[in-house]
Amino acid sequence: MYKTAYLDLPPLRGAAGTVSLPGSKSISNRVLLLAGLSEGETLVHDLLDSDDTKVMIAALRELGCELHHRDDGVLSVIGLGGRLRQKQAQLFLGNAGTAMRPLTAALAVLAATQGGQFELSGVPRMHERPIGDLVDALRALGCPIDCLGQEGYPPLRLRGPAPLSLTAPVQVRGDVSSQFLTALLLALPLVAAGGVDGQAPRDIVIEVTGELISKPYVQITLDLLARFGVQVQRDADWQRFVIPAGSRYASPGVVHVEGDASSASYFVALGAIAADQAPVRIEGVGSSSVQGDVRFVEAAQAMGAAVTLGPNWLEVRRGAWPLRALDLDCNHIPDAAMTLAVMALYADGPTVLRNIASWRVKETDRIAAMATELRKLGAEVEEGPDWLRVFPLQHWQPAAIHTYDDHRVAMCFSLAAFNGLVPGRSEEAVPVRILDPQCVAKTFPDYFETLFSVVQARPQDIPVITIDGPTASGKGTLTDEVARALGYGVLDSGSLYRVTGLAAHRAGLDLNDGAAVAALVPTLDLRFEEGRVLLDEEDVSNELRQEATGLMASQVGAHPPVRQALHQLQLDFRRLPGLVADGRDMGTAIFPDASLKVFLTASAATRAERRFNQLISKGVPAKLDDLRADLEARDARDKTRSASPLQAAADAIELDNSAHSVEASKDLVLGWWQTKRPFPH
Ligand SMILES: Nc1ncnc2c1ncn2[C@@H]1O[C@H](COP(=O)(O)OP(=O)(O)O)[C@@H](O)[C@H]1O
Ligand SMILES: Nc1ccn([C@@H]2O[C@H](COP(=O)(O)OP(=O)(O)O)[C@@H](O)[C@H]2O)c(=O)n1
Repeated sequence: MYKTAYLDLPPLRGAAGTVSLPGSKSISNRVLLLAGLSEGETLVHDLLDSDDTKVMIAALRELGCELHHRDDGVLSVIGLGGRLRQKQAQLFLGNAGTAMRPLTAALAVLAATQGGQFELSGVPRMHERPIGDLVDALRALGCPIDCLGQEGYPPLRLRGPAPLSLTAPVQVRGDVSSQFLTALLLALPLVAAGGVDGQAPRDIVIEVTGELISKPYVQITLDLLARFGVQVQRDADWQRFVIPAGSRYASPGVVHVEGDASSASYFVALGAIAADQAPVRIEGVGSSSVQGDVRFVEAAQAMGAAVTLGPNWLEVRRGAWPLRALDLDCNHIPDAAMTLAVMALYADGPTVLRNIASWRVKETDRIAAMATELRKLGAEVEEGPDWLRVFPLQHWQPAAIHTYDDHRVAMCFSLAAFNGLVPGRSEEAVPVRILDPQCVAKTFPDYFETLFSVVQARPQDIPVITIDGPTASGKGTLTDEVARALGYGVLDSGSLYRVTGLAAHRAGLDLNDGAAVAALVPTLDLRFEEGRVLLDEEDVSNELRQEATGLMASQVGAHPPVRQALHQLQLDFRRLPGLVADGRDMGTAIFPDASLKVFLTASAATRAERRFNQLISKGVPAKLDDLRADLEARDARDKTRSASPLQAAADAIELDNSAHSVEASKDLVLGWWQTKRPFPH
C-alpha cells in the first residue's frame, strides 16, 4: 500500500494482464457478523483484509467472539451462538457503514433481550452519516437507544434489558439506504428463534416504507442469511420480509468470499479504455456472482467495452473508442457507478448518471466530490440532487485529486491517467496526482500496486530523480527517503558495480580486464528484493557493503565495456510510478532526461566520519584515517576515469549536505521536486 501524502500517476497508455480481486467488502462484513452470531466455528476463505473488515473483526473480538487468522490465510470464527458474552463494550467502527449499521441492530436487540450497554462510534465523517431511520425502527421495537451527539447520527448508546414488542411488523425506510433493512434482516433472527427472552418462537415481519433502493445489496444479505440457515421470505415488490418463527443462525462450516464486484469496476473500465491489444482478465467475479455490482459490466458494455464472462472471471477489451455516452439509472449499481463518471471523460457525448441520491450520504458527499474533482481535470460537469452529467474532455489539465477519505474517489480517478489515449488529442498527455492514496485501504489496500501490474507507460513518461555524488555523501540514505515519500522505486546503481566486482573477484577474473568482466555481466543471476541483493540466490547484501567490495566496484566501474554491459539493466529500473536513482552517472549517462538531478556532496572529513560511524554502528572495525584515505582515492579514481567520470550534470542542482540533517536534505529535494511537477500548488 502507498502510504505517501500523494501518488503521481504518469500518463498511462495501455493495459493487459490478469488481476485477482480482493474479497468483497459487503460479503466479508456480513459473513463476519453472521459467523459471529452463529454457534460453532466458521472458516472464512478469501476474506477481504482492509480497514473496514479490521474494525468488524476488532468489534467481534470485543464482544467475546474468538477469531484467529490461520497460517493458510483462512479466518476461523467461533461465534456467540446468539448469547452475549460481554455485556458492556465501547466499539470504534472507523468509517465502516457495513459494520456500524448491522452491529447497531444486532447489539440493540441483544442488549434489550439479554441486558447490556454498548457504545458505537466512528471517525468524524461516520458521525455525519445518518442512521436515524434504523434507530427509529429499533426504538419502535422497544430497544432503548441514545444518540450521544446529534439525534439520528452516531455515536450511539444501546441499552437493555427492555421488553420488545414484536407482534406488529417492524417498519423501516428503504429509500435512503438499504443498509438499514440489511441490518434488521441480519439481526432479527436473534428474536425469531424465541427463547432468549423467555418468549416463544415467532415470525418476524419487516415492512419497508418508501421504494427500496440498492436491492442487489439486500439480495446479498438474503443469500448469506440462507447460507447461515435463515430462509427469509420476501414478497415480489421487495416491501415485506418475513423471518420465519424458529429461524436460527447455523454456521455452514466453510464460507468462500467472492471477489469484490465494485472493485472489479475499475479494471473493467481499464479494459474498456486501454486494452486495445490483449484483454484485462479479472479473477474473482463473473456471471455466477451474487453481487449486484457485477451489473456494472452491462453499463461498461453499453459504453463500448468488449466483455467475455466466465463463472468467476471477466475478460475486458476496448470495443468502441471513444466510448459511447450513456444515460443511466444507476440505482442498481450505486458504488460502481462512480467509475462511469470518469469513463464519461472518454465518451463521445455527455453522460448522465441518474438516481444516485445515496451518493450524498456515503464516505463523503460523492456527487459533490466527483463534480469538484472532475472539474479540476478541466471537465464540464452539471449536478443535481440525485444526478450528475459529465461532458467528454479534450483539454486535460494536470490535477491534484482530493480524495475525501473515500477509497472509490481515489480508485476511479486513477483512470484519468489515460488522457493520452483520447482520440484526436494533440496536446501532451498529463499526469494525475492522487492525494492521500492510502484511503484505498478501506476496500483494496493494494489497488495501485495491482493497477501498475497491468498498465503500461512510455519510459520517458515515468519520472526519474537522480542523486549522484561521491562516496558517503549520503546518496543512498537520501534516495531511500525521497523514494519513500513519493512511493517510487529505488535504483542503487553502486550495488550493481559492487556485485559485478564481487562476482568477478569470486570467478578469479583480473579486475583490470574490462572485457572479461563485461562478458561476465550477462551471465549473472541477480535478484533485487526489498533492499537485498541476491547473487545466485545467495543474499550478498552485507558483503556488498564492505569497503573492500566498494574498491572492487570502483575498479570494474572504470571500464567502458562494463558500464555498457550494465546500462540496460539500470534502464529497466524505470518502472511505474517512478524512480529515484543513486550513483555517479545517473544524471549524466543513464537518465539524462531525468526531471530532477541532484549532485550531493559533503566535505571529505564529514564523509569519512559518516562512513566511520556507519561501520562502527554495524560492529565493523574501522579507522577514520584509513577510511578518509580510501575515500579520497576512490573519489580521485571516479572523477578522473575516462568513462562516465563522477561529475555533476550541467542541469543538476548541487547540494552540500555537510551541515544538513537527512530530514532537511529530503525536504529540500522534495521542495525542488514540487517545482518540477505540473500540478497546481
Ligand atoms: N545529511 C546527513 N547528515 C548526517 N548523516 C548522514 C546524512 N546523510 C547520510 N548520512 C549518514 O552517512 C552514512 C553514509 O550515507 P550513505 O547514504 O550510505 O552514503 P552514500 O550512499 O553516498 O555512500 C550513513 O550512515 C548515513 O546515515
Ligand atoms: N553509477 C555508479 C555507481 C557506482 N559506481 C562505482 O561503484 C562504486 C561503489 O558505489 P556505491 O554508490 O555503492 O558506493 P558508495 O558511494 O556507497 O561508497 C563507486 O565508487 C563507483 O566507482 C559507478 O561507477 N557508477
